[in-house]
Amino acid sequence: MKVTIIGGGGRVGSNAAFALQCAGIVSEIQILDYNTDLAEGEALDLLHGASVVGGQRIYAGDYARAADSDVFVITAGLRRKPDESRLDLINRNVTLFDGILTSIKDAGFRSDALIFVVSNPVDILTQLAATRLGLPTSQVLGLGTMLDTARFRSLIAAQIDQSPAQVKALILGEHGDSMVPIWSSATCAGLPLEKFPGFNASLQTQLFTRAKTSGAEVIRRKGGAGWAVGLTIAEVVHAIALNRQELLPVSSVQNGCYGLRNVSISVPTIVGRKGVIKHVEVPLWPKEQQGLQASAQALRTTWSNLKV
Ligand SMILES: NC(=O)C1=CN([C@@H]2O[C@H](COP(=O)(O)OP(=O)(O)OC[C@H]3O[C@@H](n4cnc5c(N)ncnc54)[C@H](O)[C@@H]3O)[C@@H](O)[C@H]2O)C=CC1
Ligand SMILES: CC(=O)C(=O)O
Repeated sequence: MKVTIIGGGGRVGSNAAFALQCAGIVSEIQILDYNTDLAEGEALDLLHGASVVGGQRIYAGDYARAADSDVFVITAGLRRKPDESRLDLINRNVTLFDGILTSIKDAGFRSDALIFVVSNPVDILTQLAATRLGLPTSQVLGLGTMLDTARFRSLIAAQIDQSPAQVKALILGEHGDSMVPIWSSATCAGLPLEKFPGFNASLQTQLFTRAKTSGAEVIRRKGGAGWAVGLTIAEVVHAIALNRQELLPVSSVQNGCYGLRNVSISVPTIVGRKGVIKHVEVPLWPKEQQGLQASAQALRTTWSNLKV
């Protein structure tokens, strides 16, 4: 499996490359960046570790060399300022992102290649990629609420003093202000979280708020997310590489799940070698359903205002 990371010289891209390297599952990692010196530097630094872990081919490349990639991970883009919403970023990132899609198109890509969008606003840019590249929507996916879900799980686990690996709870909807916590199916070691002592509505609100504002907190404290987002990117790439058919909250253009259509948003999605295998509509509480619809509406409004 050959993975090209566009924007791989930046924090998110290089952290994703490191997570992929440590796992040793994909065989080839190409770092592509507008800043070619940075790409060369990151690729060289990673390559130096290849005799210790992973053992993959790692190099800095270009679009021509990327044409036979199995997965294009796009992390290139501008970062959100602490007081800026992810949707505010759109005006600054769309032109840049469009240029990248044109470069991928011009250089050519395999008909079964997958496009995996991380750059923000991720749901909008995922829809843009699906529109521009003319690929089946199953081949275009975005990181969506993967990172929010990871944050949510680890914060819940810390609160109840359990291993983060035991906590299963999802955030769905937009990777942004309208994201929706799914408490109806949240568990720890298979037990319903809402039955845990002290796990009341006020604690739930507190935990969700902390998860939702974590991105801004990380930006304020260290400039931007890196390690956790790198790991969640690797989780999706590994689900693809190993055809795991894993249920993940990635973003993709919807075709009817929860009544949603023509909007890229996170719902429970089975991910495998062909990308989006299927969307899974598990019953939600009415307020979760309403939250998901409102989130989709917020994204539709942004999409319809976009000059594409
Ligand atoms: N979906 C998610 O959960 C998350 C998304 N992000 C998003 O990821 C993106 C990248 O964030 P960071 O890595 O922190 O930023 P960064 O500034 O560290 O890296 C961005 C990289 O993109 C490169 N780049 C810019 N224009 C390019 C182009 N046209 N072609 C190729 N490379 C280009 C830059 O040279 C730079 O190396 C941002 O849009 C950020 O908002 C960040 C964290 C989480
Ligand atoms: C930057 C961003 O989207 C996050 O850290 O959640």
